[in-house]
Amino acid sequence: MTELILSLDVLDKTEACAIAKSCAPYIDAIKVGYPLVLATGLSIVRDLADLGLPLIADFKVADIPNTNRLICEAVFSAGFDAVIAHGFVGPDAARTCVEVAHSHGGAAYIVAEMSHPGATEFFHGGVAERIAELAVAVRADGIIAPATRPERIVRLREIIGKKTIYSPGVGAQGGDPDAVARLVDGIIVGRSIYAAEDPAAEAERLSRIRR
Ligand SMILES: O=C1C[C@H](C(=O)O)N([C@@H]2O[C@H](COP(=O)(O)O)[C@@H](O)[C@H]2O)C(=O)N1
Repeated sequence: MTELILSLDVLDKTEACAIAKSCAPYIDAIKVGYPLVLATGLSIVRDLADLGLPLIADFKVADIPNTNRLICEAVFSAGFDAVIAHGFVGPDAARTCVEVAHSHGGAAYIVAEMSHPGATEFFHGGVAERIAELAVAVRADGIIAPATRPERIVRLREIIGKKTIYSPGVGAQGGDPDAVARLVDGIIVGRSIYAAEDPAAEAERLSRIRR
């Protein structure tokens, strides 16, 4: 079954918790990134933990190995279950995120190709494929791949095999959940849910698309 991951890029703590609670019956995980954490602090993890859903820290970790280690230790100590890191920083730095995640019983996902238009500038020409190969080499749990380019998901799947693919870009960025759901292990959806008139109804509708 394709997971539905709510990207909770909401800046108000009360609103974020209310949306997460209302959507909880229909989603499989919550992705928390800099917008919410910078607005509320890491304590938001405790507020969301009550929902009993996996929490993914989308901090696009991309520093030297030691700094990556420090960041990921803080992520998992705060109560997150997974982290999203960049792979362009090289195998030593990316491997650090994976090792810390696994030492906490968590998961690490590597951004292989991003979903926005400008991503083609640097992720194409074999770069995303190299990052996907790196993700396999460092034993990451999976990759992030663009719902806006299903053909790229197909190509990256050839490299990572059965590892997890989580795919953002559905809805607001133009990605079609129907076209992508059968290619990936989870779709990441933000504005189409949290900015909807009725977020829970949109989450419920999207949850029925899953394969
Ligand atoms: O390539 C990527 C990487 C990154 C990610 O998921 O790691 N995201 C994130 O996924 C969410 C999509 O939100 P919305 O567009 O549904 O409102 C946002 O939090 C983005 O930062 C992408 O959108 N594309």
